[in-house]
Amino acid sequence: MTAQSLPIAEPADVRRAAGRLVRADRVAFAAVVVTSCAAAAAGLLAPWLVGQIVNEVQAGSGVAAIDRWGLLVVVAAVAQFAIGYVARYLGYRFGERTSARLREQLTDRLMRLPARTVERAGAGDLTARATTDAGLVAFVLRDAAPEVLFALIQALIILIAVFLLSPLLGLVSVVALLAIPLVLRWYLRRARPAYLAESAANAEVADVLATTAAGARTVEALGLQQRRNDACTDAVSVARTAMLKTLRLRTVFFPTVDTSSALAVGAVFCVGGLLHLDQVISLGTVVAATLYLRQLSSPIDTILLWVETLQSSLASFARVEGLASQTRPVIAETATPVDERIVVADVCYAYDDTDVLHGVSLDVEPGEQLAVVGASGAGKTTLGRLIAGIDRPREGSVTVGGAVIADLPPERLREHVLLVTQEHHVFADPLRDNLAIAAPDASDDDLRAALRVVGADWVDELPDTLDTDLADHPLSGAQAQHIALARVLLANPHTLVLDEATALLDPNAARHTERALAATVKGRTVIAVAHRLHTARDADRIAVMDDGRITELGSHQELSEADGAYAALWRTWQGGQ
Ligand SMILES: Nc1ncnc2c1ncn2[C@@H]1O[C@H](COP(=O)(O)OP(=O)(O)OP(=O)(O)O)[C@@H](O)[C@H]1O
Repeated sequence: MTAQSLPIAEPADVRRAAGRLVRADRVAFAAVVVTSCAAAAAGLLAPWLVGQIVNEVQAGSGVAAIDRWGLLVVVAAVAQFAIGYVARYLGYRFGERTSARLREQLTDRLMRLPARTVERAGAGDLTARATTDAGLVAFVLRDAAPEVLFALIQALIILIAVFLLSPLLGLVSVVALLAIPLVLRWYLRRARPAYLAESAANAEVADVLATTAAGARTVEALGLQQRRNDACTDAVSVARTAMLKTLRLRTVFFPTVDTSSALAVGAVFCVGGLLHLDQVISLGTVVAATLYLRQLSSPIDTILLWVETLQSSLASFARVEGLASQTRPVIAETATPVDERIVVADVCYAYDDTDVLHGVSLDVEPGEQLAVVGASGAGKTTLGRLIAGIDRPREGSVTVGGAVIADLPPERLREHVLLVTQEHHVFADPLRDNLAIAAPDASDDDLRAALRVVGADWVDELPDTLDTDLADHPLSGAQAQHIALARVLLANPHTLVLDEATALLDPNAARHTERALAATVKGRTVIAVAHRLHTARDADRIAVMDDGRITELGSHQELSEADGAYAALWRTWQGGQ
């Protein structure tokens, strides 16, 4: 089965998620905005003061007056530096906290992903979202977002200041700068695919060269020089075309931005000059407005520096947020099971769009041993997963003692129902930790007792027994199975769902493990997906499944006498034996 991609959040969801992140730390964010505005406003003082100096000189004022203005320029510069420092500090702190919050949210979501979603997505996509994507978003929140926010506020305040000095000069600046957003849009649309193509083409060149060098003797022996030369020439030619494309993008984008900025300064200077000649504005105002426009290049450069990273981090954020739609809801209040009776009522379940279980109903009494048999694909495993609370039915309900199994929080679920399959993960941690995940409060004596019951004698031979780090002592399949069964004993659930618990082991290990399994299931309700019918024969009741339905239910004796599907299966199996 191929992995199915996890969803990617829509732009509106991304905006809402960003809004939630900001609101979660709204006081800090407000402080960043206020201090950034103050820093930008302080930055406006120096050009305005220089304008005043020009006016004073024009009015023929003395050196003392000009010195006073000069001193104020120094004070304004120091104030701008100090407030700017505080604004950036608060911005970085806000970014750091927000990225930490995002990672916590991600971990919580990953933990709440239904097992089915994880299986379908495959490890690659999930890992990429949890590492590369989350890392890029965190980096941008910490390093780029505060800078860009600061730069945006600075640019906005500078433009407002020009408008306040002279609305006409403000209008001239906006018109002259209009080319920047237009060329930015043009560039962003083309830059990503072009740079990706360039990287891919460079990788191909490296690959062709490395393969040729590594296979040099074969190339020589078979006289493949011309063919390899052609392959290298082709790869280089593709890389050259890709590089020329990105070069063209840069040669349009950066000069347009520079020209636009210079044009704005020039236009304000010329129009301001004309207005001054007409005595509409003072020379100081023209100087201040021109200096403001010169200042604008700094925030514009900052924004342009980060804009591509911001764009790709938005794509990453959409991938991280895509997980939100897949997580199980947190159920605030769940009913407490009143007993251990399992009731499957009219259950339908679909993996994709088509139901694979059609109205299955089943009651399992506490302490009962039930075997589920049927042809491959009949729905046995699916039913087992629903009873173990791993998946939820599309319709109908699966309850233990009246409580919906899939709603029980994990620590309570494992006290009631536990699924045992052939897949059991042993963590590269000490043996003690590997066992304690099933019962965090268990004492060493409890752990040793559980190991004894499942017959894990090999533990005594480990160098540090319970403290042995399993990263240094990889376990065999049968040993891993012992750990899995010991965990079951420690979790001590009332009901066990066994699915192919010993199917993958070699016959010797399987016999040994079956003994361990028998010790583990003793005294519990057992629902066993039975692949070998001799296990079914010993069960109290047998449910026969066919095409997503339970078609027969009764003891081995009753079903054999009924001479239906089970009797036929039994005869076939016995014949096989
Ligand atoms: N992950 C999945 N995605 C899509 N369809 C699935 C998936 N798992 C099972 N199915 C389909 O659901 C149906 C029931 O499968 P299920 O594994 O429950 O049957 P089974 O009786 O346990 O079979 P087996 O004995 O071969 O394990 C089958 O048609 C199967 O193809």
